[in-house]
Amino acid sequence: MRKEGFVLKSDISNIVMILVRMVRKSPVISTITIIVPIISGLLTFYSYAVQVNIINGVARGVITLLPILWFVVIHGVQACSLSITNLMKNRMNAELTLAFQSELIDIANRVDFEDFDDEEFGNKLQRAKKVVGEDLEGITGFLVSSVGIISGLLSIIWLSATSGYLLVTFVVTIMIVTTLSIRLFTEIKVRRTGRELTFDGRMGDYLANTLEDPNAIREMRIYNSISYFTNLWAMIMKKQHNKRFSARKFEIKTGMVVAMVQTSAIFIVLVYLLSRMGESNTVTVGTISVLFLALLSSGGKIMSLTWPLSKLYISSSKLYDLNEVLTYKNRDFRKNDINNSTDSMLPITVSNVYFKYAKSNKNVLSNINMTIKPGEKIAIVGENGAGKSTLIKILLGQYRPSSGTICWKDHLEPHGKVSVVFQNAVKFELTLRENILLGDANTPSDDAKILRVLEQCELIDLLHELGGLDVNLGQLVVGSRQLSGGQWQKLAIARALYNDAELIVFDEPTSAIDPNAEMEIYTKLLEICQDKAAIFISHRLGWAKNVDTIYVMNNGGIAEVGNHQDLVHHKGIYSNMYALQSSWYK
Ligand SMILES: Nc1ncnc2c1ncn2[C@@H]1O[C@H](COP(=O)(O)OP(=O)(O)OP(=O)(O)O)[C@@H](O)[C@H]1O
Repeated sequence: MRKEGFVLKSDISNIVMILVRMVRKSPVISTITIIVPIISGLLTFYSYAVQVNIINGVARGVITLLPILWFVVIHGVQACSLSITNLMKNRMNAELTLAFQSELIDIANRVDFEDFDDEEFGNKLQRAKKVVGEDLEGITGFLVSSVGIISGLLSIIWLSATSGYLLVTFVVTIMIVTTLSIRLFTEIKVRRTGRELTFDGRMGDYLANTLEDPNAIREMRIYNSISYFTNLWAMIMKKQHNKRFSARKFEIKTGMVVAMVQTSAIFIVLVYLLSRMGESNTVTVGTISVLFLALLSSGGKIMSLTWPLSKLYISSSKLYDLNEVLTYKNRDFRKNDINNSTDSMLPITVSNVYFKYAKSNKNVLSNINMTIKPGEKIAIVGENGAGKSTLIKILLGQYRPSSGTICWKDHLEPHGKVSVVFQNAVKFELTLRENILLGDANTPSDDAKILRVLEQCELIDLLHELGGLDVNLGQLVVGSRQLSGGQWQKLAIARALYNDAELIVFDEPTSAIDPNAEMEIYTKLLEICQDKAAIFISHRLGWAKNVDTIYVMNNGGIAEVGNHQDLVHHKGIYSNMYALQSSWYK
């Protein structure tokens, strides 16, 4: 985890790394977007040079058109380059956002599941997505403005160098660098007390959001706790306001120092050049007056540079997460050919498997031995936390055993066609058709098959009610139709059945379905899965009578194996659980 506080070097390296990535992703547009403002800024020098020429001419009483023409042309070019930069910046932002977002999606899809269990990775991914979605545009904007203004300031140093005196160049350079550094330092200090970076800031945002959340308001009204929250929020806001106020006071004080440095430097340069006037061709009325005006305008330029630079610097801490997540791309991810190949995966043989989650210090699975044969119907039962879902993840190759082996037929890598109905069915806010098709998204839509699985899952009435397969489900789009928890779950089962898998896993697939329909669905599922292997996980045992093999899990191990009859006679954990559940219905 990155320490709070700011390490200038690493913050700058974050910006540089992102800059390199930007140029790699969109080489032409990024280069144009950055080079054009630099050239435009440096053209300011030529604008100064022609102004010197014009003023010297006026002083001599000679007015020539050419320098005036040049002056107009340079201004025209600078105005055009501003428009080009804006256009290119928009294009670059659109391209970069798409490219970075696609890269993040790709990484999230390829990382090993162990990474998902790592809270730090999850948080980093969230923050990286937020940077790309919300902050990247601002960051590129700050970058482009900064390079433009910096090259404008370089033009002033360049102009001072034309006076031919090293001292003048030196004083001007020092003035620009010191005033910029002081202003930047102050601006960063003020921003650091800002909302986005402090605990109080985040807490204030959280409390303000909670006070607007209808669910939270509902609960707070019941407990009469709104004033507790409002007071807490007001206290934090006041504390933040005070902090910001004292930072602003500091800013005003340093502002005065900056003004003194600036004025002294301009005074020194002016007096020095006036004392040298006429000594050489380079120190003329034109040079002195243009340099004087340029130095006066440098204050404004520095002020306008501190804003994007300080924003860029503060944002660079956000770029850290993006850079970190993007490095995952170069990792060697584990191979998993589940639903990528049609080779048979059965039997699956599990031998002496132990498993421990990265963040836990004890084995969640211990000494697991089992075989899943083609066509076999298996039930895995056991109390909460016994390890049932973890065992399924291991069987699907989502996690690798800490020790022991799993063979998918004769391969050590997972492969073959599998369907899974997870405990919490995913609610895809797409059409009814797409919700089914996603079970086998890489083959063309087969309406007859869709209707068959809808029928098998008792969703035909819903189809008739909706009036077609192309109605959107959920509540995202106007005209879409929300489903009940049980209907979503049935849809997840229909999706699983749409895939012609040789193994179907049902992990508590009916928790939201009413008991009458549940029994019917289980009976139907056993019927539908006749020619497939199926693994059922459920806390309810009534239906387990009909499977071939029941595995009873306890504390991560397999405590009992057998069919219903065997286990009831065995008078162990299963028989107790069964007796207990049967007693509910007596
Ligand atoms: N990602 C994880 N990281 C660390 N521990 C985990 C993780 N997921 C689950 N566990 C722990 O592993 C153990 C087994 O969890 P698992 O989800 O496999 O149990 P289960 O038998 O499916 O439970 P339930 O019936 O409640 O769904 C539990 O103690 C759980 O807290």
